[in-house]
Amino acid sequence: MISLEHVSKTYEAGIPALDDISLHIEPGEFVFITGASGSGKSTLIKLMLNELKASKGTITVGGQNLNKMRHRQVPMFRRRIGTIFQNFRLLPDRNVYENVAFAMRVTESRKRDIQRRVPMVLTLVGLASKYKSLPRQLSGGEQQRVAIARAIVNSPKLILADEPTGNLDNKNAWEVMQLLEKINQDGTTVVVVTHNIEIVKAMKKRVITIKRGCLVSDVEGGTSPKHV
Ligand SMILES: Nc1ncnc2c1ncn2[C@@H]1O[C@H](COP(=O)(O)OP(=O)(O)OP(=O)(O)O)[C@@H](O)[C@H]1O
Repeated sequence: MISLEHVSKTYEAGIPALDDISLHIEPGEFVFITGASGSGKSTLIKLMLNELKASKGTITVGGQNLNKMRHRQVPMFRRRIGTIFQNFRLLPDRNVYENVAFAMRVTESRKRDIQRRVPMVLTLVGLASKYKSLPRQLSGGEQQRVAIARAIVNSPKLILADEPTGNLDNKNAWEVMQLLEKINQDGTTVVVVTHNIEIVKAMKKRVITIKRGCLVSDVEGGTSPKHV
């Protein structure tokens, strides 16, 4: 699903934010990427989304070589990935239903499909009864669940989440993780960047650790080292 071969990223004339990273994520995996602040986690996610170009190396996502992707192919590529961010990024003046439906409208889904699919995903995230609420009328945990509904509504094969629990208390953080685990069990590849070591340990998934731009460990299910 995702493959990085000797990838480095240097922002203008600085030390590399990422230095010679090679990693492979198979379809259907659930992977945490963790590391201290400034270690390069967000840079890694941005490279995978083709928001940034690698300074060196090759990145392949869903069979597409990002180095070779043309500018006009990028929006379509991004729409096929579900993204979740720390600050939810919902449309403030649209209600819950509209926030999720919007993601289907931009992919030119048929009205009938939108009307069928949006209530389905809102039910999955436990927000069917709040479909008319505006984001500001929801708790942080609920807003993040709307963002998750929006991320999965087009049935992506890959979800990239950058600190999805960063603004949430412990209870809501767990709810979000359990939803992501369920989405993964239904077959979607899930990559989660997080600081939250407690959650990482408890989930017992593969954990990739970045330190000062280098991949320092890659551990399967919280046990035996892999790839490194
Ligand atoms: N746009 C930029 N221009 C220059 N340097 C940058 C830029 N973005 C990030 N960096 C630098 O690259 C390094 C990695 O940053 P990155 O945001 O990827 O880290 P992170 O692990 O996601 O941190 P955090 O957990 O605090 O979000 C840091 O040294 C940061 O200062």
